Amino acid sequence: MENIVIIPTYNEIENISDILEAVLKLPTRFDVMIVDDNSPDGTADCVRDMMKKYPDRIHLECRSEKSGLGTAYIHGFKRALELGYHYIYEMDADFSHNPDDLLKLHHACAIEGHDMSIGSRYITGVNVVNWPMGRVLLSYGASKYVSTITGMKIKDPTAGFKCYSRKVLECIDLDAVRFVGYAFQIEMKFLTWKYGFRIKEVPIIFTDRTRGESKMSSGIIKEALFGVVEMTIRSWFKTYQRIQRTTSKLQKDLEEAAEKKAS
Ligand SMILES: Nc1nc2c(ncn2[C@@H]2O[C@H](COP(=O)(O)OP(=O)(O)O[C@H]3O[C@H](CO)[C@@H](O)[C@H](O)[C@@H]3O)[C@@H](O)[C@H]2O)c(=O)[nH]1
Repeated sequence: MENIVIIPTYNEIENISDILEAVLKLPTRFDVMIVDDNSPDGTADCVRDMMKKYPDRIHLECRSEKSGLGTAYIHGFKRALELGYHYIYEMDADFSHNPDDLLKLHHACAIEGHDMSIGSRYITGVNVVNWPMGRVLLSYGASKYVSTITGMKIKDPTAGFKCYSRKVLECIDLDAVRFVGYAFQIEMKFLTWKYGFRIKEVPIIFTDRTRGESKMSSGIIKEALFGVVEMTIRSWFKTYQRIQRTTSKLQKDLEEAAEKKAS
């Protein structure tokens, strides 16, 4: 039970069987978990058919309604931890992430010993194919915005192609993760970085989907824009509270020591 790739799906009938085949045929074993939100196009039925062909390699989690990519991943992480997987991956269903790159993410964690690896589009320049210029600017601008506000030295903070070693997901309070869209991707990296885990970015080329539709919305952009500021302030506040607690404990200890000495 080493590797499992979690793929959230909503209306991915045109991609699902091909992406499953592409992952399952890799030279290293990667199992797959699909978290489907009751896609009206029958994505889950297609997964059930594929499960007959690969009975031990595919897991299907069905939720009753479309509830966002972030909560789909949280659902998948909890299930993958229960099942005992050691390396847990995030990947889109639409081939914007090349399944072959899973091997690079695996290498960075399982061989080099990093705790998280990120398939990064912005290590050198911008490695994005077929995105309209507006979307490239939005994504690249978002990366700069996030690193400025949070101080996190990650070149592609909104990336959705990653590997987590299980100890990272065991350490993070998954029930407290609040965001659902791009902000979810930023929040997970921010928490991993804050806990001091070792993170490596590996270069990938992101290719826009050719089949099916993106689920990006203005709500998701707004969530990321304001969410990053809120998340950073919350984290500062927590640090401030921790410092305050430590200082008052230290003061109390000193007072007690002084009293003891005096008596
Ligand atoms: N279960 C579920 N899956 C969803 C939902 N919304 C999207 N998905 C699935 O999540 C994957 C990505 O969705 P897209 O709509 O194609 O995402 P995108 O806008 O191209 O965003 C990608 O790039 C962003 C960075 O530029 C990433 O932040 C994001 O996570 C994703 O990888 C696809 O497999 C899609 O079916 C949802 O509400 N529920």
